[in-house]
Amino acid sequence: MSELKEYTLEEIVKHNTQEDCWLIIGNASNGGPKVYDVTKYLDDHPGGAEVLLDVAGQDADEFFEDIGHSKEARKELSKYLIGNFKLDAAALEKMKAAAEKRSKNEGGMVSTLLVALIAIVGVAVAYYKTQQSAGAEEK
Ligand code: HEM
Repeated sequence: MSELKEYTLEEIVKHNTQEDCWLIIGNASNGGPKVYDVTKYLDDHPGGAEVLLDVAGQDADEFFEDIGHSKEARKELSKYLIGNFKLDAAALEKMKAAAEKRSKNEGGMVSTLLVALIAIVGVAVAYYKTQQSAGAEEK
């Protein structure tokens, strides 16, 4: 198996036009960020060329995953692989910050739901108690 070339962000950002369009896609859960030359795919993309050009020369992993692309889309993607994304210190820092932000958002969501649940249970218990004492007074 031939070794994949490694590209730095500095190199990748230069390929950000319709005539020359690279994307970074992938993350730690699927073999790491990789570099794809999707220039020839722009006109064939079912989601349109525009969305790809918006993220040309950049990390498009979050967008790619958010759409929920099919298995076929992933197979198609593999045809355009040209190399690995070599993380320099700045890129690593950026990815780490994005991952932390994502996990914080998820954590925030869970704790908001938990607080809401506790509040609902609290109100229900209080209501139940008032009903009970009202019942006791009637007796
Ligand atoms: C080379 C990389 C990509 C490939 C091979 C690819 C492939 C595909 C394919 C095959 C579809 C049809 C639906 C499916 O089979 O999942 C699709 C739809 C779509 N893709 Fe991509 N895609 C790529 C990158 C991206 C990126 C980076 C974005 C966003 C920035 C994007 C946004 C969309 C959108 C918006 C749709 C339409 C979804 C819909 O109408 O339901 N794609 N793509």
